[in-house]
Amino acid sequence: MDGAFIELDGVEKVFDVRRKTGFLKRERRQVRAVDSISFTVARGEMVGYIGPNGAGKSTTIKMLTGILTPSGGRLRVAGIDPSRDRTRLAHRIGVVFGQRTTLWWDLPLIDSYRLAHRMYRIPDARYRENLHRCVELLELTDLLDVPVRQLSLGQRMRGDIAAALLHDPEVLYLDEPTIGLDVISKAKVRGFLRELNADRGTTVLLTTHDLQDIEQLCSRVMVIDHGRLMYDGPLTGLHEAGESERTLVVDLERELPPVEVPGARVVRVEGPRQWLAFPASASAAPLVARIAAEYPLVDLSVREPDIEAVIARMYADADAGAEAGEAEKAVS
Ligand SMILES: Nc1ncnc2c1ncn2[C@@H]1O[C@H](COP(=O)(O)OP(=O)(O)OP(=O)(O)O)[C@@H](O)[C@H]1O
Repeated sequence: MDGAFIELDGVEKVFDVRRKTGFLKRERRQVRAVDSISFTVARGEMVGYIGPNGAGKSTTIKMLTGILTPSGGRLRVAGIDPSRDRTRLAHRIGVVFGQRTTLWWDLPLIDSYRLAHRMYRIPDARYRENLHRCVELLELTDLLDVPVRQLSLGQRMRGDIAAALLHDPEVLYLDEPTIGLDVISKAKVRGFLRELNADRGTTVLLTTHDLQDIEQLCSRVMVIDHGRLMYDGPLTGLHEAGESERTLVVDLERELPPVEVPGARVVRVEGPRQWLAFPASASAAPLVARIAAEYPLVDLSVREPDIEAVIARMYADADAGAEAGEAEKAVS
């Protein structure tokens, strides 16, 4: 396909798991971590890859890097079969795992970059240019001489992202890049990724549990569960498919009976604080205006639905649909 940079066609990964069930007794079981997944990502796209724990996201990313070999199907990244040509592919991809660092723990940050320079045989001029750009945009100037173990989580994450980009990869896989970061660090990381994608056309595949990462960065999202692709489309479509809800948390001056406003319902009350659920596709502004006009409002915040909740609702709807279908069949 023209422009397809990442291509998966019926890709599978089955793990053989042996479990000790008694003295000399072992049970063999197969885990289908990725179950016939097909999709393509065009050059320059920024796509979210989400799903509950154990859905098969990391396994997919490991196959895309060539660390794991698929059990079946066809997979290509930049025309390369990752598991056959892992070294050649390594020069064209960058990987960041939020929960692990590729940086040298006891050495100053800059030493990890010097090592990457040599390991990837990056031409000197290109290394200097990329390092300069990353250091500037990711605000690393004052951190270069600090041992990695002394960096905060947010600083380390920015350090890791820079390390993944020194060799100018055409595609960047990010696994939970904002996990555990505070609001400001999250904003910095997201801002940088947005610029990277816009300025350099880097293709980005992003795994996250934070729907705001997707909302702010990706025009397309893929949902995987039990190894299968459940949804592929815009985030708004996902909200509609799951009919998800956002929550307005209001702090009133005093304890009051549940707030009554059209378009929202109170789902929890704790003293002067109340939680109101409203459709994710609706704007919070008219609700806020109405509550502010009619109630003694002190403070408020809006909470996004989490990915698990959106997906759970998607299933509930799919199950209800299937049951309705069964019922129809039984009647006819
Ligand atoms: N090396 C392995 N051996 C056996 N089973 C594995 C192995 N790696 C992953 N699995 C299993 O495959 C399934 C998918 O795991 P995977 O790590 O890809 O999920 P994930 O979507 O990345 O989850 P998380 O969000 O928790 O990181 C799980 O059931 C997991 O236990």
